Amino acid sequence: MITKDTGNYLFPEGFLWGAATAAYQIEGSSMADGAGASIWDRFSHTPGNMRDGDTGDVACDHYNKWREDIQLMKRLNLQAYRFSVSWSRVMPEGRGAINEKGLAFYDRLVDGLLEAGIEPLCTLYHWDLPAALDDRGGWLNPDIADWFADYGQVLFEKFKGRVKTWGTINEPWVIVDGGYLHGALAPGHRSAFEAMIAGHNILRAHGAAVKRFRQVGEGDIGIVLNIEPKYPASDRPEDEAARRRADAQMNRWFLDPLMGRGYPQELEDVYGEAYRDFPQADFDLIAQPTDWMGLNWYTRSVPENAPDAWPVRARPVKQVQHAHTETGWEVYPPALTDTLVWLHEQTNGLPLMITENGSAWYDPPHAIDGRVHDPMRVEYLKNHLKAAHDAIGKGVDLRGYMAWSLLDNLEWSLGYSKRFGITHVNFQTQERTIKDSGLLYAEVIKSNGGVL
Ligand SMILES: N#[N+]C[C@@H]1[C@@H](O)[C@H](O)[C@@H](O)[C@@H]2O[C@H]12
Repeated sequence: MITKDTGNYLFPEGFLWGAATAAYQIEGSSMADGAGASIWDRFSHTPGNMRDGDTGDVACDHYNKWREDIQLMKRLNLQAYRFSVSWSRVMPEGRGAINEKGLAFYDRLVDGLLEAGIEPLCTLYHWDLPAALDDRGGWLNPDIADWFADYGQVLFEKFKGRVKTWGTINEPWVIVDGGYLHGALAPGHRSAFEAMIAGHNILRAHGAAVKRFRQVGEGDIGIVLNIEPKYPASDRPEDEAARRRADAQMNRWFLDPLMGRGYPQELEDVYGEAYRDFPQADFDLIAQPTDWMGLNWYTRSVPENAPDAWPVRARPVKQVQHAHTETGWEVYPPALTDTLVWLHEQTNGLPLMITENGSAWYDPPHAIDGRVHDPMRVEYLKNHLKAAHDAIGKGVDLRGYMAWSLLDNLEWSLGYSKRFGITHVNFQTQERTIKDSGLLYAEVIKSNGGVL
């Protein structure tokens, strides 16, 4: 792909360019070498939960192909790679005994990345809770804060001096909204009462891990939040009230306590009798100072008042004037700029990293030239990188961008039906093919944005 270096979108010196994945979505072999089951092994093997009956049993076979995938990262000019560790691969019961073979997989991966000149960014938890802990209540059991800190300590100590940037938990809101409120994700519960408790324990676990990191770890630690900015469907007061509820339930439910502000007041309006308050000591633990914050960003939404839409009483209005991805998400890059400026203000200027941004499109079969032409993903990538650059111009301390995703992978309960990768994966042969979007991204990295 020939692109001209315009220089109009040069990013700051040292801006970190990478790509992201998650253990259950790419590794496969989830029960190999002494690993314990996770809630996603159970959920994906429960009939009716997964599109086309897909599971993560093989996925991208990254557990066996990790060397090849590091070579792929080098061809993409990646400077960093954001991956997650499978808790039950390292601690089969989630607590107590360590599975040395499971830990050794990540040890080889980290060393391979460092040898390739690629910085490893490690996420402790990306949704795959050990099934043995779920049997003890999982995120509903307050003891999980200590279990999580103990697990974190194993990794902090093992990778001290090699992994310098740590993320505790990926997208608390999705874990709770999908896994405990609406049941679309593991462990598949549907209870507002449980959602409040699970969300609170996730935040407590984050705080406990940060405290433990300060005792035994080295480097920087933060959390990764999904933020979807809400724009009211009209200037009617009821639509603004709906926007506030939707913003509180998705964007501020976790951000506000992390920043020491407690739960947003609208949460009690959303959850009613299921809303719970908690001891101040919990909120002190949750608001442990962190070094950075990850932003997973895909789209915005435009809610209107909808009294029948439980529990938020708000429903997005489709913005038909803009393109939508295969996951039904509006393409609206200016909202990324708005979000980055808002998050910069909300976190009092904490260093930010876009830890995920990408799009799912139908990818045509390989062209006669062997290439995978994905023009929509190319456009999405270009325009969202420009939006991120605009935010830096507005004073946001944005440190890096991790494309979601390095590989086409298991899109959770949507199975393999949605392809987010800048690299195509043939799930029958496991052949990787860098898409046009990946070729562009390699040039963006090489020119530090100059080709945009
Ligand atoms: N859906 N979608 C794509 C992507 C998902 O694959 C990631 O695992 C999550 O962190 C986040 O939801 C975003």
